[in-house]
Amino acid sequence: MAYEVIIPAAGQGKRMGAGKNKLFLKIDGLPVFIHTLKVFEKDENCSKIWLVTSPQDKQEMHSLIKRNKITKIAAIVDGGDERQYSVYNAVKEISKDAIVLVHDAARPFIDVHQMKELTEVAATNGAAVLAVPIKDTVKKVTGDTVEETVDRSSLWAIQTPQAFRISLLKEAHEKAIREEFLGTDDASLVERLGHNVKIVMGNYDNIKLTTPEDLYFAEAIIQKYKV
Ligand SMILES: Nc1ccn([C@@H]2O[C@H](COP(=O)(O)OP(=O)(O)OP(=O)(O)O)[C@@H](O)[C@H]2O)c(=O)n1
Ligand SMILES: C[C@](O)(CO)[C@H](O)COP(=O)(O)O
Repeated sequence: MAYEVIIPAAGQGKRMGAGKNKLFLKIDGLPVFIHTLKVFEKDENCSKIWLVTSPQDKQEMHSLIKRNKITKIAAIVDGGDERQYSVYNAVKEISKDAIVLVHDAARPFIDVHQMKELTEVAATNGAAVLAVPIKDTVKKVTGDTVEETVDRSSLWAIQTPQAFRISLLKEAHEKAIREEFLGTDDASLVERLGHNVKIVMGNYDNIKLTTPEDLYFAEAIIQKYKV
């Protein structure tokens, strides 16, 4: 099923501590965000890529896109102070009724084969997210003291891509803005509409590069996918 994808890439990478946007760090010789873009460039079901960047990163990202022959970029959109606002700046640009994926540029190890089920579930249900069951025990903590251990049988680690009918995603973002709600993912905005969000099983390789340790994992994962 055809889809368009919004790639938020306008963060600063503060937790990575690299002194620059972590998306420019190289894995196996290529910048992180180029690895991510290449997945969608190769996917014949992806019709357009909407890349969201910060003003300071725009020119460098544009030249790297050209050098790596990424041709599906519909527009490079200005980011906002929060991930949610960055995504919305791209949502506003999408007019026709489409299935839209939102995928973090910081998650380069997305398996293209997972897009098919994700987009089909979103087309039927309106919203779907990739997720994996958590593996650790989770506890609620106040200060340095455990308050309670949470039953983990119903806890999932939510990933991206997250897939939506664009009309639903637009409605959800606009409600969040009106009510000054800030969520950490797009699905939480759709949930606030009272709309069900379906889970599609992801995989544990689909990590978000966030802190320095993630770079070690990334080097290992890239070896797994090298043909
Ligand atoms: N204002 C923002 C913040 C984040 N992002 C993007 O959203 C994705 C997930 O965000 P995160 O991993 O938190 O990236 P950063 O915000 O850069 O990281 P940090 O919080 O450590 O600064 C990343 O691809 C990031 O570039 C964005 O487009 N606009
Ligand atoms: C959207 C997300 O990747 C789902 O797990 C996550 O919420 C992004 O969080 P971040 O703090 O903006 O990286």
